[in-house]
Amino acid sequence: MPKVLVSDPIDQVGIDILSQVAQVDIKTGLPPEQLVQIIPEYDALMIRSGTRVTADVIDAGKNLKIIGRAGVGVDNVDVTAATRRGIVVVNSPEGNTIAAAEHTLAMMMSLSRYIPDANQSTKSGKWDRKSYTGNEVYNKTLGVVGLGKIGAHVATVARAMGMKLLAYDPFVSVERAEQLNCRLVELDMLFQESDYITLHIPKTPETANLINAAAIARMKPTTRIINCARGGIIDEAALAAALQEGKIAGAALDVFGSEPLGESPLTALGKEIVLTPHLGASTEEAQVNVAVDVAEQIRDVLLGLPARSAVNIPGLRPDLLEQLKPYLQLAETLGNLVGQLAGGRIESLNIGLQGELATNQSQPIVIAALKGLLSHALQERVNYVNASIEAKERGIRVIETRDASVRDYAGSLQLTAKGSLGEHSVTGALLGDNEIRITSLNDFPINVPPNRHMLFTLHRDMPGIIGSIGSLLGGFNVNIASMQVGRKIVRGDAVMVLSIDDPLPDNILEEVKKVSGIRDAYTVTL
Ligand SMILES: NC(=O)c1ccc[n+]([C@@H]2O[C@H](COP(=O)([O-])OP(=O)(O)OC[C@H]3O[C@@H](n4cnc5c(N)ncnc54)[C@H](O)[C@@H]3O)[C@@H](O)[C@H]2O)c1
Ligand SMILES: O=C(O)CC[C@@H](O)C(=O)O
Repeated sequence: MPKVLVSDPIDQVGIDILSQVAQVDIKTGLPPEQLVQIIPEYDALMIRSGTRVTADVIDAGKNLKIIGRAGVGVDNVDVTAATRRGIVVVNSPEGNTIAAAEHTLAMMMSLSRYIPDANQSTKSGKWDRKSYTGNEVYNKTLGVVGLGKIGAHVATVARAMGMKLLAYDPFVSVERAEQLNCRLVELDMLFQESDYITLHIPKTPETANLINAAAIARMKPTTRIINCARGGIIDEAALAAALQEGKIAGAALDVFGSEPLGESPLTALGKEIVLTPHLGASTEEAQVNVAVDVAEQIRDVLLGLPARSAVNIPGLRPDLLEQLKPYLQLAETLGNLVGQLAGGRIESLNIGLQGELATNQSQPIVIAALKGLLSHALQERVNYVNASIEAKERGIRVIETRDASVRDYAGSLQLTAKGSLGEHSVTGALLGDNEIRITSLNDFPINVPPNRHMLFTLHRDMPGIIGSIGSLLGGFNVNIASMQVGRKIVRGDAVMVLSIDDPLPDNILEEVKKVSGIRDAYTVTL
């Protein structure tokens, strides 16, 4: 039974799902050195934001197949190291959207009406009404930085509260922004015109310290900033100084450059700042959502099924993946075949997408072909996660060509591998029942299903050659399941494809190559 380590607090419903297929160990609050020590025994790791999955943890996780982040941000996981090792990293992109958006709105209102401080004051026995005169958000301008899932929900609710909306998101269309009643503007204008600025972007090299002293200098003295996205997007020292000097009116932060927050100039500030300990996703509903979402994906991957929200596998909706699955199988089979035919060091792989395949999203097909190409050499060490990286590291140039006019089959795929030992090309297609057919070899037409063990020859089309090969193999007790010849002209060059029941030993292959008329021969195990 596979073993799953749950190293952060996860809702029980997730543990129950994992327990259907695995032994689940819950060990939270582990120091990094202890995690490195115990990780080798686990097939999967499930975390929230508390566990840092460093390259050391990933290297030590010899059996790890999947890391599941019960939440959105995967910045506590070294995704590059995981990808290199072929470990799938999954998250829950939508499970806590509403929770994080509602926390943002709560922060905005708390800040505007000084609720946290007024609450504390009242609880201490005071009746201070003068110190807590706030502001309305109605008719004020909210600048949304990042109009993704959370940003969009915040914008929708803020609009219903009568706010005017500006948005900055270079990856969102004007139409989408208009749908949300947001005016897309440049960041500088958003800084200058907003009464409230809310951040809903990931932390990336581009967004680190996006809100710094220079950005704050562009804002109005009445501006209030809310960050329920990621720590490190705001320069906390610059923010504390700006608040102290009254350059802006307030800030509400749920996330920090370093968590837990510890000592910080922010904690010494008064009612102009509201701080929460990364509570954006902390609702019962969100915790159930993310636990179910991620536990189901871990369960599926442990059962050999695809994950629906892998962050390091090209994004494909599950329904599209289901649709493309037979073609992925075709690409993998042809990649494996052409890799073995080419042998040696592969320099380039040309992927020809024909017919309906030419109009499809090609990235998954390319990855499947590369996985197949490398699988003979790397066996199970290559998978959908790391196939592209492995190919790149081996200097394999990938060229894609498309020809929608080829209509022999609904869709067909031609792979041409060029390497140190020469160039080979195979084409394949799917029959009506999604059965794979190899439809050409080095441009010679054939029509054979792939078989576990196969023998391919390049030869001269002449009388007796089929008989000679048949007798030779029979003499060595090799059982032939099927045989087919492909040629373009009579008595010209030709190919022969034999499906055989067992792998062909090298000494017999050498005998095949000696048969009169045979130019070359190759064995393949698929
Ligand atoms: N506080 C919490 O507990 C909590 C909970 C959930 C999510 N989050 C964080 O909230 C953030 C947003 O999450 P989401 O689910 O809305 O993500 P999302 O991917 O749906 O949206 C992110 C948006 O940011 C935009 N973006 C990326 N780079 C940008 C840039 N340089 N400038 C402007 N826009 C940029 C993208 O185009 C996208 O529209 C993430 O950082 C996530 O980790 C925090
Ligand atoms: O696990 C949490 O509570 C935080 C989650 C949040 O930061 C996220 O990115 O989804």
